[in-house]
Amino acid sequence: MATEAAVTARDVSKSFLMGRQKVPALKGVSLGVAAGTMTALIGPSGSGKSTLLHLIAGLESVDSGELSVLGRPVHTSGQAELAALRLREIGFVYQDFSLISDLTLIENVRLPLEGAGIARKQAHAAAGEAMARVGLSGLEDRFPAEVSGGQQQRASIARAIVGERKLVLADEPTGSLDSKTGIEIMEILAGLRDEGVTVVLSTHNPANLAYADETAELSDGSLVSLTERSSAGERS
Ligand SMILES: Nc1ncnc2c1ncn2[C@@H]1O[C@H](COP(=O)(O)OP(=O)(O)OP(=O)(O)O)[C@@H](O)[C@H]1O
Repeated sequence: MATEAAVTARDVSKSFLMGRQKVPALKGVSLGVAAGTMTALIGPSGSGKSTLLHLIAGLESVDSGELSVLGRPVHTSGQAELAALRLREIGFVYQDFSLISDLTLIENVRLPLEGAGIARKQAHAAAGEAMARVGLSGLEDRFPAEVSGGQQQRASIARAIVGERKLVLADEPTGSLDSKTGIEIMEILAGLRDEGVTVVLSTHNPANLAYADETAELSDGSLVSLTERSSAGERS
């Protein structure tokens, strides 16, 4: 297994202001994610899973502590640097797929590359490759409403990996899917992990943990346990 760190959090804290009240979302979380592994974040609703994913993605800024993502110290990075990292190197998968309804699947998948200034023809070819990797060849010109929820989530994963992104963050990627389709999505994420992509996901579904190399449990903003699963590579 690769030992290089894709994510290193040291004593990371984050609060949100609710009116005048400060709500702590993460309290001194320290966590390492090795490159090419899958880590599952678990814990009750409100325990801080989404907040941690948003900090890693650079969608929110760290209040205190150190957070390094793909070798960059994001706790000291400016907005422009974070936006560039997000656009070029990190993919985000949402529970509700978050595809643009009036764009075709391939147009959705190539969006991050176009946003990064890559020419449309090249972006289109890379998007086709990403769609093939998640089993969507032949559905490039369908609109999101013309495919199943599982296929929409595959397209969302293709958008997250397009252009050879090495870090995929997924916030409850199977939360809107039936259990069979959820398993298909976890198989795809595990397959990407086996190809060297680092995956960090949040989940409420215990069945998903069988695919993870490591499970990090949050409770009330604190990391309360870290479980390594040596059997992650031995699924049938
Ligand atoms: N933008 C925000 N503004 C105010 N409070 C927030 C914001 N985002 C998160 N919080 C608060 O931070 C805490 C952690 O929330 P977070 O969404 O990270 O939990 P979660 O574990 O992902 O929950 P769920 O499983 O329901 O998605 C909660 O108390 C939540 O209300």
